[in-house]
Amino acid sequence: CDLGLSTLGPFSQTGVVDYVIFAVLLAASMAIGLYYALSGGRQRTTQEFLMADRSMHCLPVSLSLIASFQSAVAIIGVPGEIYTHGTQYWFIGCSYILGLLIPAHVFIPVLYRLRVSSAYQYLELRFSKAVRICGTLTFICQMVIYMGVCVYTPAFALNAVTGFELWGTVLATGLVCTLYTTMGGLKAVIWTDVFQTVVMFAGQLAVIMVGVQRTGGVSEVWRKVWEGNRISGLDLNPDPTERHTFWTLGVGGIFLMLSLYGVNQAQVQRYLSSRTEKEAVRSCYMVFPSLQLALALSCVMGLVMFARYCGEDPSDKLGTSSRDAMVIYFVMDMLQGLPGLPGLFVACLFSAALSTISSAFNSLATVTMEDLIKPYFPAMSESRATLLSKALAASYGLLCLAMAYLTHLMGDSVLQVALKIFGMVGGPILGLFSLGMFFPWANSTGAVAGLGTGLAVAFWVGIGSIFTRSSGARPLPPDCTAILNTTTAIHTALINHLSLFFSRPTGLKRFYSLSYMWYSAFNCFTVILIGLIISFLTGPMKEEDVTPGTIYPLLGKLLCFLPEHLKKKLCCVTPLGQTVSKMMEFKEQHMIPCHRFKCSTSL
Ligand SMILES: CC(C)(CO)[C@@H](O)C(=O)NCCC(=O)O
Ligand code: NA
Repeated sequence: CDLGLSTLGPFSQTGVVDYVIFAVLLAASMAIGLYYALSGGRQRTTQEFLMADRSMHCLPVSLSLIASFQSAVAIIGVPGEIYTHGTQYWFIGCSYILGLLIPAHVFIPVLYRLRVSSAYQYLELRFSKAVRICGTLTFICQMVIYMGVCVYTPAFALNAVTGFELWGTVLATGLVCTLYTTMGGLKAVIWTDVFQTVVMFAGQLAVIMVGVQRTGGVSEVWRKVWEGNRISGLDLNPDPTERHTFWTLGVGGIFLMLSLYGVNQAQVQRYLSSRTEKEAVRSCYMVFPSLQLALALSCVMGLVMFARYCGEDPSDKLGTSSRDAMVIYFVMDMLQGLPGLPGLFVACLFSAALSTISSAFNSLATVTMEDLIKPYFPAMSESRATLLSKALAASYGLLCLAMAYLTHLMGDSVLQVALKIFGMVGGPILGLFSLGMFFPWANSTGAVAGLGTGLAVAFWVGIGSIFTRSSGARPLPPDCTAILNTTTAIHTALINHLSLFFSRPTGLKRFYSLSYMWYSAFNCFTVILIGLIISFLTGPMKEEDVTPGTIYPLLGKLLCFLPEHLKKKLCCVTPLGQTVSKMMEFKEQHMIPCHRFKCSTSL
């Protein structure tokens, strides 16, 4: 195998074409932002700025749905994972089936029919204002931390290989994104997502095609990855501390998907911007093939990369041990001498990042406005509210630059960091919504206590795992030794010190070694369990006090084969006993179309 590592920084050697392609991406995104700033309702109402006038079709919505959580982290992280550990990760594709069917048929109907603008409004309808605020604050934390990883990843990787100025790139990404998000609102965010998703697929496809050709064709790539032991079979090991098995990926992954596609504001906002409920459900279905394609492209890229380097480790020659930087190196190595293609890949990386960050900005502006500001300033004028939403989108943009710096200080693989954040903070939010939708007895005190406990346990395990690292990366033979990241002496000393503390109790060590793919499920169940216990201790909610339409009759739907009278006895979550006046009040306030989930009739 010829590693061909002599020429670093191929991007700088290629012509202007590459820079032009990259500039076109940024310019086109800005143009879309400008277009929606000047057309339609000119972003003068929060309905348009945050909800796209609830007029979207399913195709743009579905492409935008994939774009939200498919960032440069996945484009760089997944090939790195496949290169080091083989194709086991690919089994996460199994979780997409239930991970999208459940949002489409459980979460979308409930949230769409309530006609909320923020997913957290649901929490107030179901529980109380306090729960809504706790939910909103948790979501804000999740997205702000995640955004840091998203902005940082492409900038870091490019810098490691091509010498692109790191903080300059971070700043440019953040600023461009802030500008078009602030100008064009959700319409611009959705349509730039569409355009950027296409660029993302094109860039990945180009790398794979050129890579396969330069490595000697499909059969040669296959031979090398097969001999290199990179094709993993179905691993049915039930051990929950095993990092990647069918159970952690295929089952644990479902909960990860639910927390992202079921209750995350970024996605809920897209469902709600659809013209009809049917259109929203359809867009959720359409995510499935595209998400499988995205997964396949990034996994195949990892395999081609393996075939290219034959399991040898070019990291010492490269001067960095980071798997993530190596993926960029591989791409630039493949594409050098082909004018335009390195530029296309850089555009692909930034498309992926921009589409995620813009969704995050817009959803953060929405929840801050709808959940934290509007309820307390009901008299605020529409123009002032819109101006404030724009200021919010812009200030979250600046905050995310600060978070990028925090990510800089962490040393895990970026994919694992991102999925851990989803599990540690998104898992408890999923638990909170599940508690509300499926358990009519849960009350507000239980919900707050459940969320608090869920977050505390999540961070306990999450932080504990950093310092034990026993479940961590064991690379497959031939050895592509994963070397710990470049950390400063102080950083290392701190870790050593803390790991002594964390590794003392052997029982706990096993607990800390829980596979990060189980985080979402585990944290979701903690919230439900504690929520139910506290609810029963403090007096469970009575059926007639629950707002109509906030409960999904899960048990009733699952037991649809039972005879009617038994079903009534078992499942009846019929918020129909609701006093008429209270329901009218809700309907007036929130324009709930008179759809109620009634056990005996709707099943
Ligand atoms: C979240 C899934 C599993 C599905 O969308 C995938 O896109 C992924 O692995 N994303 C990693 C996080 C990121 O790309 O930012
Ligand atoms: Na994206």
